[in-house]
Amino acid sequence: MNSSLEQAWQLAKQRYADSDVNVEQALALLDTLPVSMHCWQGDDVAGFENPTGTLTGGIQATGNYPGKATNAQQLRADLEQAFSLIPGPKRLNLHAIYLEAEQPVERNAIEPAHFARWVAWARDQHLGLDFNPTCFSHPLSADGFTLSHADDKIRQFWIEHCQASRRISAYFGRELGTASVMNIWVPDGMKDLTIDRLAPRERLMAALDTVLAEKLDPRHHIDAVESKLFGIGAESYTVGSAEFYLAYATSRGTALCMDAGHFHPTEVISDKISSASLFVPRLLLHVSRPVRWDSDHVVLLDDETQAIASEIVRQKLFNRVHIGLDFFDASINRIAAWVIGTRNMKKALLRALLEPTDTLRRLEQDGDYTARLALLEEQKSLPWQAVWDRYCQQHQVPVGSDWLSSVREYEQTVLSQR
Ligand SMILES: C[C@H](O)[C@H](O)[C@@H](O)C(=O)CO
Ligand SMILES: [Mn+2]
Repeated sequence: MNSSLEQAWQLAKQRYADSDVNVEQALALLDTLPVSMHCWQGDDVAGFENPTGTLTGGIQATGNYPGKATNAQQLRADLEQAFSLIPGPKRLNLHAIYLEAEQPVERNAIEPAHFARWVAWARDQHLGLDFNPTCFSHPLSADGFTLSHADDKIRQFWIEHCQASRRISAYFGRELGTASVMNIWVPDGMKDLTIDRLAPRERLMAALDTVLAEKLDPRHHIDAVESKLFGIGAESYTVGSAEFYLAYATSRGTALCMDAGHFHPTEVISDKISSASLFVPRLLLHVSRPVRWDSDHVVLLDDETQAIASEIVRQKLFNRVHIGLDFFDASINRIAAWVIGTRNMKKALLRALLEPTDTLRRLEQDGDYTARLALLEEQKSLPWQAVWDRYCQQHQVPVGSDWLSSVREYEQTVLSQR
């Protein structure tokens, strides 16, 4: 072992022990917290159903960095490359458009067989899979409505797509021995002043009830629903708003998905976790970084990422919060984007686990807010990085920025040939 890293680790261990923090316990706990990496960062949310089609639904991947994956083999190879640079447990979050089929398959006819290769690969990689129906980038979503569509036939099509998706999700869970979290996000909304804001919500509620009617084993499948504030082309009205889904998830007992980019710019999901956790059984987080809008920039180790991780740890929500990522930056190396964002999420979790939370809680209860603030600030400069480096070494992934040379080499040997 590199002796300077070893020395740094020993010193860090002692520094944290001085504040009653056991770094080994923190690392062991970090090893139980998987982060679900989203497949769609690898190809700008194109998928394999119609890879040259347009991305619709009010979301956008901007940039044209060369070398994006154009088929499932390439995407899996890119994912393997990214996974090899990220320490600790990971999952993969798939969208329905990432199916593999010889012939075109309508979305309401997708089956587990179309994802069999993903499952075989995931088993091989020791990964759990999560899933999403894809209710966008399709002719029947072109007018901005899917599950809340006023046309019964179109609405039924999307209901069937979501029903089929749930069976695929349950298949993932059954095959891989770990429940798949299936998140329903629909882009439904209106660009301009909307007179009837109620009817689409009534239809969405009824459609979701139909989708969820089939009982599936919770050991294999978990339903989640994701709210949003607005999308491009749906600036004035979003059917599946925050209030709609908080109430829906509460009343139906589904997981609630909160995306960091789906709220007003000064709202933060870190502050919503505790409230929501009182009413819904589970939370799914889409950790993302909105820059002025839901821009889906790569996750940083910034205050909000830290606050999200700290909430999970401080409230001990380990078994009730599913940590997913949701960003798609096409302006930089896509594998680097995955690595930066996922390592940052894990660094934030580690820093949260290294916090002397009991001490801070006691100070707060005693009304000693001066000491609370002083300690919080001081621990920002404790040697957490030495603990992170140790974690990377334990998992045989590069320490520090060494991972970048591996990405560069892959770029030269693989991505540049595409
Ligand atoms: C591709 C995802 O389903 C999508 O990003 C969704 O989760 C979302 O956040 C839409 O803004
Ligand atoms: Mn999202």
